[in-house]
Amino acid sequence: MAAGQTKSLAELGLTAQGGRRAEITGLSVDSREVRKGHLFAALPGTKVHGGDFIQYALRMGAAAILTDARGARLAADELSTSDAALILAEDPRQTLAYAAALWFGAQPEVVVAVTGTNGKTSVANFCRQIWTELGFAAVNIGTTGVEGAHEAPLAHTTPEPITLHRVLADCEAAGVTHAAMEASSHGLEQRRLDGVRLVAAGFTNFSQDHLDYHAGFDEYFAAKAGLFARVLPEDGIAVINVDDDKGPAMAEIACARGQDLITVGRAAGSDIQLQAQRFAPTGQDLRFDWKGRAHQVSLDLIGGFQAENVLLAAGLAIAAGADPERVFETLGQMKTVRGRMQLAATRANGATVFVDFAHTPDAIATALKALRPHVMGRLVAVVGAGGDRDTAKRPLMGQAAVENADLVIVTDDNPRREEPAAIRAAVMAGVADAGGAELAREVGDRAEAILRGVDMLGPGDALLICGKGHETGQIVGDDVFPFDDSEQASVAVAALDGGLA
Ligand SMILES: CC(=O)N[C@H]1[C@@H](OP(=O)(O)OP(=O)(O)OC[C@H]2O[C@@H](n3ccc(=O)[nH]c3=O)[C@H](O)[C@@H]2O)O[C@H](CO)[C@@H](O)[C@@H]1O[C@H](C)C(=O)N[C@@H](C)C(=O)N[C@H](CCC(=O)O)C(=O)O
Ligand SMILES: Nc1ncnc2c1ncn2[C@@H]1O[C@H](COP(=O)(O)OP(=O)(O)OP(=O)(O)O)[C@@H](O)[C@H]1O
Ligand SMILES: N[C@H](CCC[C@H](N)C(=O)O)C(=O)O
Ligand SMILES: [Mg+2]
Repeated sequence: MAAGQTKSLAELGLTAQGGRRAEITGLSVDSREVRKGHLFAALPGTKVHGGDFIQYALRMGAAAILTDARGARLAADELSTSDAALILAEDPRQTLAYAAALWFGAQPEVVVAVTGTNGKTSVANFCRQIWTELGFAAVNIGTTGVEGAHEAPLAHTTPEPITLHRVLADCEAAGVTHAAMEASSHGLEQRRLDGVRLVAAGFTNFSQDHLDYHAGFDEYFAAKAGLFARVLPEDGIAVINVDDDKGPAMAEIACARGQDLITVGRAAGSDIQLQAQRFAPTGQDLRFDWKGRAHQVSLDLIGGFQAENVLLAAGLAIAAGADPERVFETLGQMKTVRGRMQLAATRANGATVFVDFAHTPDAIATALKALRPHVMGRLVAVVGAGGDRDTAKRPLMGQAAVENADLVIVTDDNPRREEPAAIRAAVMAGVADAGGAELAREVGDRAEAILRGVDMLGPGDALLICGKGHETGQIVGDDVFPFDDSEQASVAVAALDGGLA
């Protein structure tokens, strides 16, 4: 949509009360962003109802208001005396999503989405890598922004519809034909991607998360299931990890909609069936069947779960029309997602150093457990907890580290406005509670902690630096100092081994 253009309500698929017409100059969900001629979507929120801001939006020149019955009641007086068109919808977030799709118009020819508690960013990224290897102009859209044939930063994993459709239209204008996007549970619940034309959708797994937002487990599951129950059309293809406890339930929801299914997993009868996995120091070999035919691939990726992610991405690429055999040929080329079980450096003696974004007790345990089968010798962990964040997780992070690593170095990770020593003490307390005091030491300076960790590594050992992943700064007070775990790992190896990083 070029600047200065307008669209009628009918062109946006909207019908106003009393058949009122309006020429729309732009869309906004925040009254503070309303300009003359805008359609203001006054949405029910978690803190307030957007209806409270209709009066302000009208003063700013809004030509139309989209809201629900409650929003209209909140501004009944202002609306009755205004010339603006009023569009009433039962689900104004969904109506906004459809209108945003029509406002921006263009989307890449092939769009797939992936949901699940873990692995969304990884699967979307692998999907983009597969398409790129096959010669398509492709992007992934999510937590790490827009990456690939078109690049742009994003503030949210699944942006609200106006941003999302602007991004999809920009991608299309840049020649992108294939896009793989993350569908967060917030995004699904808030109908952010309801206007996206999906050809396929994937499900990774389901575990506890975001219960601060969703009312409970069932509601959290229902939000994720919305991808198949509502967003993916009936002629779309559902790609489901059936090894997860919730996989079969998700597959049933997809079948009930009449969607075709590609199942992925170790379970007998899966379309892509993982038969065997062998772990090496910096990767793994997989044997899997596609419709009963055996295939083998060597992945440069760490962690058993990465096999699930890669095979799910392969399933999505196949669902979106790629030739299965050509898709499988690309899998050996997959590069790790930045900061997620990323091989950062290798010592002269063969010992390896990995960087992972694990910054919760659960994530630290998962990451260390995933690394263990790749390591013949000792597993060393560098961990630290962030300042001005959940204090309850600190001892649990120390505990998770000492229970799953052989040696632990407790250091600083973005102390922000807190006293770094107090944060480290809380992590150390968890280490001691787990009975691992003699296995851990405290080194406040993160660069020194990494250097000491690398120095401990003998042949066959590995170090996992947890917490910062792709981050590029250490936040101390209000300052951000340049700091990159992966870079520091290389510096440490070079310092100790004489330039071999
Ligand atoms: C918790 C949550 O998801 N909130 C989203 C929600 O806002 P809300 O319901 O809290 O809004 P509210 O403050 O109650 O206000 C209600 C309405 O009044 C409007 N308003 C408010 C004030 C004002 O002066 N004028 C005005 O018009 C607001 O724009 C909103 O539309 O609706 C807004 C408009 O659609 C979203 O922008 C907002 O996302 C916020 C920015 C957010 O941070 N969301 C995060 C939690 C999120 O979505 N994260 C997921 C990933 C999670 C993960 O996997 O880790 C993501 O996809 O990024
Ligand atoms: N299939 C999986 N099963 C279990 N854990 C996984 C899986 N894939 C990734 N993880 C773990 O979850 C972490 C986050 O992975 P990723 O960024 O791909 O997930 P995400 O769903 O996009 O997460 P977020 O909601 O935080 O954006 C990884 O660092 C890894 O430790
Ligand atoms: N999105 C998370 C990331 C935390 C990463 C870790 N490095 C920390 O600072 O605690 C947060 O800001 O809480
Ligand atoms: Mg993500």
